[in-house]
Amino acid sequence: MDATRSGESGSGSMIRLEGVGKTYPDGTVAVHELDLDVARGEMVCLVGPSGCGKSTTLKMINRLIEPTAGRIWLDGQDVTDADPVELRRGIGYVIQQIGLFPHQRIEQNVMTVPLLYGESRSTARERAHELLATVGLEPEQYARKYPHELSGGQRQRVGVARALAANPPVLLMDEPFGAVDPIVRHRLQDEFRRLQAELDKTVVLVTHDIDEAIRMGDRVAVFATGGRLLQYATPAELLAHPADEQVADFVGAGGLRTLTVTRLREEDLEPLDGVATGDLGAAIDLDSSLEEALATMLRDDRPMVGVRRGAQFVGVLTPAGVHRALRASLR
Ligand SMILES: Nc1ncnc2c1ncn2[C@@H]1O[C@H](COP(=O)(O)OP(=O)(O)OP(=O)(O)O)[C@@H](O)[C@H]1O
Repeated sequence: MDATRSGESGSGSMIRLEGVGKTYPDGTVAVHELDLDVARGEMVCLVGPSGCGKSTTLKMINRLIEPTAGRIWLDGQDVTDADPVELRRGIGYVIQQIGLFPHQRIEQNVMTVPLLYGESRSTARERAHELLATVGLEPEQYARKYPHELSGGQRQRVGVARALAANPPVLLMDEPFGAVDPIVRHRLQDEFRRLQAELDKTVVLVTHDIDEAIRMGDRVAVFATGGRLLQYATPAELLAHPADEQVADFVGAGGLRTLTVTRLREEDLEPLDGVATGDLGAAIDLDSSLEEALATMLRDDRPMVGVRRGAQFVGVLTPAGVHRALRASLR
């Protein structure tokens, strides 16, 4: 690798796009002069209306599509210098139509990648079972099944397991939870978020669903038609300070979504003294979101909720506390 070039790419970035553009031969500008950096271990969501160039951007990172302008760096290396096949081995790729081989058992589908790497069948099988367990599919129950015997959500999990099989540092995901119903989708989002933190992957995820982007992303890139980047910020910044009207319209600024990104703070709580324990339902953790806090109050049909840090109660959250936390978050 050329040292000067890697120096230019910025040491904290795992992925960096500089002035990247894609104009298709028919003249369609899918992506326009895009600058974007993704830090190591970060999860970035690309979001925007249909046709705004999200998938094109993703596919330029693993060179399924060649950019017509600009440069893309992956871990300090200019990807246009890389052999595309080698490059893709270091990048997991999950798509909505996961394309499992229908006539192969689930374990075989996941084993394909380790086998490609020359692992023995027994090691590859062991690894496949490990990965299935990681994504919440009990190997004893699922490994020997065929794709058509699984639900849509379970097939998506297999897709994630397969993308993780080569243990790539980077995962690209294109509408990975798009094909499943809203409840399963929600659960997969939460589980994947946890998994990502645990496995320390750098993830770029494409979605047209702003709620998904806000729930999942450390940072969110909002695109407009014509592949223009409108704003690149944390979910909280995006909601509190949308860059312009277009972003505000798209994210529904200041609205209920703020509940998802606002974490409880100790100063929002009331002391526990004087509260009848009968008034409290299940307690929640101090790092819960306001959304979780309100959901617990509604579920338990109580006007307040106890909050704990570890095993220790630290106070009580009331609607006034929710209001305070929201105001602080939107400031
Ligand atoms: N091979 C191609 N030739 C010409 N135009 C193309 C080609 N592929 C995509 N486009 C156009 O480029 C633009 C961006 O497409 P892209 O698939 O990146 O959008 P997207 O934001 O991922 O959309 P969606 O959410 O609908 O998947 C669109 O206008 C699309 O019609």
